[in-house]
Amino acid sequence: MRITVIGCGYLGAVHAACMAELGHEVLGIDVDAAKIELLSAGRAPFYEPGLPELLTSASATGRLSFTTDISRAAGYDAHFIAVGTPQKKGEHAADLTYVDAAVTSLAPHLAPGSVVIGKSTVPVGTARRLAGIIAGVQPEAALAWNPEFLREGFAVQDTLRPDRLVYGLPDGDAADHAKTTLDEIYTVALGNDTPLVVTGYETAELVKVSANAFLATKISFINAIAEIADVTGADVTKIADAIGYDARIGRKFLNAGLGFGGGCLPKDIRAFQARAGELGADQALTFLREVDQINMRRRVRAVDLTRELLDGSLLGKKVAVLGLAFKPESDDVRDSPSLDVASQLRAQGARVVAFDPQAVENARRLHPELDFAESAADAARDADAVVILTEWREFRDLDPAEFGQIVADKRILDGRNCLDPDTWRAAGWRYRALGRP
Ligand SMILES: NC(=O)c1ccc[n+]([C@@H]2O[C@H](COP(=O)([O-])OP(=O)(O)OC[C@H]3O[C@@H](n4cnc5c(N)ncnc54)[C@H](O)[C@@H]3O)[C@@H](O)[C@H]2O)c1
Ligand SMILES: O=c1ccn([C@@H]2O[C@H](COP(=O)(O)OP(=O)(O)O[C@H]3O[C@H](CO)[C@@H](O)[C@H](O)[C@H]3O)[C@@H](O)[C@H]2O)c(=O)[nH]1
Repeated sequence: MRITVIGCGYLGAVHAACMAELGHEVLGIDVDAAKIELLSAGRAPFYEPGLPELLTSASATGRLSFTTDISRAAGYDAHFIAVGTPQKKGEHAADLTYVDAAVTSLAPHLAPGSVVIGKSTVPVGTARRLAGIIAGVQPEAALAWNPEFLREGFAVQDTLRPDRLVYGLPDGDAADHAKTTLDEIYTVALGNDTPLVVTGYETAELVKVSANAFLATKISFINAIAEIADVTGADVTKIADAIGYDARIGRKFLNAGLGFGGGCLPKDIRAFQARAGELGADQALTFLREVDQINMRRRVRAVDLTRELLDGSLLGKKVAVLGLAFKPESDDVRDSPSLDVASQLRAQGARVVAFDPQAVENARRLHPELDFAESAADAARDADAVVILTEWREFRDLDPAEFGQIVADKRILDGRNCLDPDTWRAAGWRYRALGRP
């Protein structure tokens, strides 16, 4: 199948490379010339494990190319829309400018019988509206909505081995053609054992935002319990383990700490509430406001705990921040709780020196006022306190005895409950965590 992927960011670049890996002929299209230049040279414009290898192998087969020229989409069979849908400035709603621009610029180049496949996360009702735009220009092209569930850091494996596929199909005769096209893209290559949910546009759009709302709620649930653990001397990690053994609950996504961030969960739960409001159903999702507030309180708590750890004052204290990305195995700092805490610590008078294995450049662009180090040891040299904000493996593996030689004072805040408190305390560290005694 000949496929274009419009929007080559964290989602689209991986999708394009994986589709080429599955044997399709793929053209990636983006308005960002610098990104396209890198991708054309077989280089990943961001950190994603496995992507560089795929780009190299796909480029060698000649099945994967990139362009900024949307007119080159003419003649392709299927077009994935993978552009951004960020939060609107000063509002909770999603900004659909990029999706609208992508579809509008693509429409004149659509061949009869081609299928446009939405992947971006959009408010319910968007697909039906976009189908109208396409029908007005090329009535013989169809639109399907095929939401994406990949996680950054595991994006390649999640794309090549998805938990499930969701096809949101158009009404009427176009549905069969759209389904056949999606089947040719996925099931022929992936096999038939991937669970498939075939449905209409609205259900498909809602599957995506419901999944993210559920994940965000699960994290905020355990973080709310962490607040209670903090005032009772209980240990939230043991609570999570114990309730997680119940198969109906499950241990995944019960890691209490600094809370969720990134380019998806925060903006998606906000956009979902905004859309519910527009639909006159705002009461249905008021709990998501609470989920958001619990989440944002974690950042304040982390700053407060660091201050406590430093005997009540951050002023002039050197704080080594370990971790800036919103999660490990990513360089993404969009709505990163870690970067937010780092900048709040500095704003409150601490001398922050931060390190992250992959996210320093992105963090520097957003917060040039912070000082950055070349390694964890560099950041920690003569520090009055160390705060771990993103649980990269290299931080989890730190040797407390060795690390204790570098710092001025052995005080550590484990913002992700990723260290063994007993080992660190035994090595003479004053250890604090969120939701742990
Ligand atoms: N990042 C993820 O893990 C992930 C997972 C599932 C779904 N999503 C959803 O996928 C969408 C994209 O997210 P992302 O993280 O890849 O964003 P991103 O910002 O990394 O990438 C978006 C890309 O679209 C490009 N773009 C903007 N307007 C364009 C246009 N008119 N034509 C061509 N390209 C255009 C941008 O230059 C950018 O490279 C969002 O809706 C997001 O919610 C993301
Ligand atoms: O127990 C947990 C699990 C995660 N997090 C945090 O939650 C955020 C999101 O993590 P994760 O979901 O792994 O990352 P994303 O790559 O943002 O993926 C989410 O958002 C994507 C974009 O919509 C979806 O495709 C994925 O299915 C969905 O998991 C990160 O800040 C994590 O640190 C926790 O605090 N505790």
